[in-house]
Amino acid sequence: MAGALLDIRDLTGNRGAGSQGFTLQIEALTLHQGEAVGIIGPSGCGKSTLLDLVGLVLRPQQAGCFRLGSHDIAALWQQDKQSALAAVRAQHIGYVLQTGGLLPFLSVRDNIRLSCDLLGLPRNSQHEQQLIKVLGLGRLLDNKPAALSIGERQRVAIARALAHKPRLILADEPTASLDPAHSVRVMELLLHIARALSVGILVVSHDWDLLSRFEVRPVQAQMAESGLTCFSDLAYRQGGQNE
Ligand SMILES: Nc1ncnc2c1ncn2[C@@H]1O[C@H](COP(=O)(O)OP(=O)(O)OP(=O)(O)O)[C@@H](O)[C@H]1O
Repeated sequence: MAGALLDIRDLTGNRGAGSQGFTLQIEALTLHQGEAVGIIGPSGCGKSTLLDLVGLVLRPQQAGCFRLGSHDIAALWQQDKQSALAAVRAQHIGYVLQTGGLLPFLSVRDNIRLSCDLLGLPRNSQHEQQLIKVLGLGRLLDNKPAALSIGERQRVAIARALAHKPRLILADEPTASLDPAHSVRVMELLLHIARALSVGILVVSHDWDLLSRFEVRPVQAQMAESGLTCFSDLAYRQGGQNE
């Protein structure tokens, strides 16, 4: 699809093998810059597997189309170009995990700078300072994660995910460990900053009540009796709203 940040069609991925195996199909998934899509479905339906496929962690079994910006991801997997895939992952994707995923031995400041340091990007940029300000992290910069509340850790995780200016954020149940009031605040900050920076965001959540408070397009799991899960926003695309 012209101008899409992420364009996936007819992609399948497997987890495990044989009768214990799980197959996920993404019939269609499109995301534009600054757009938020919510991946919705019950426990075990394959939401994290979908993020692993989109995050270039899990090799697709097959892909009719898989593009991220100007990168033909389907071709990179087909040609087994692991270092090119790793470079796309490091540069263009940021992650926010359920429990923060911060490194316990690094300060908040160094956790935020992790991706930039790995990519050789400058420290203390205006962008970094802006994230620290918007997320209210100024007084916490010298602390280690263990000295933070869970909500503070999630705000640091958001800053870390966005610090290297990725084009795509993958957020896996980013508010699952927070109480309802903090969940709303953290989700609001995450979606607001992503939109302001024109970053596309895929948010996995079992909590549609929370996501539906925001401008998030839902993509729902369709589970077949065979055990196959399908995700598709084809109806949305056929409606022409994305053209
Ligand atoms: N490493 C693995 N090997 C084999 N099967 C796996 C593996 N990881 C997950 N699965 C299976 O794949 C299916 C999808 O799991 P996944 O974690 O993607 O679901 P989910 O929707 O994110 O679940 P939850 O909401 O509970 O986190 C499940 O049936 C799970 O048992």
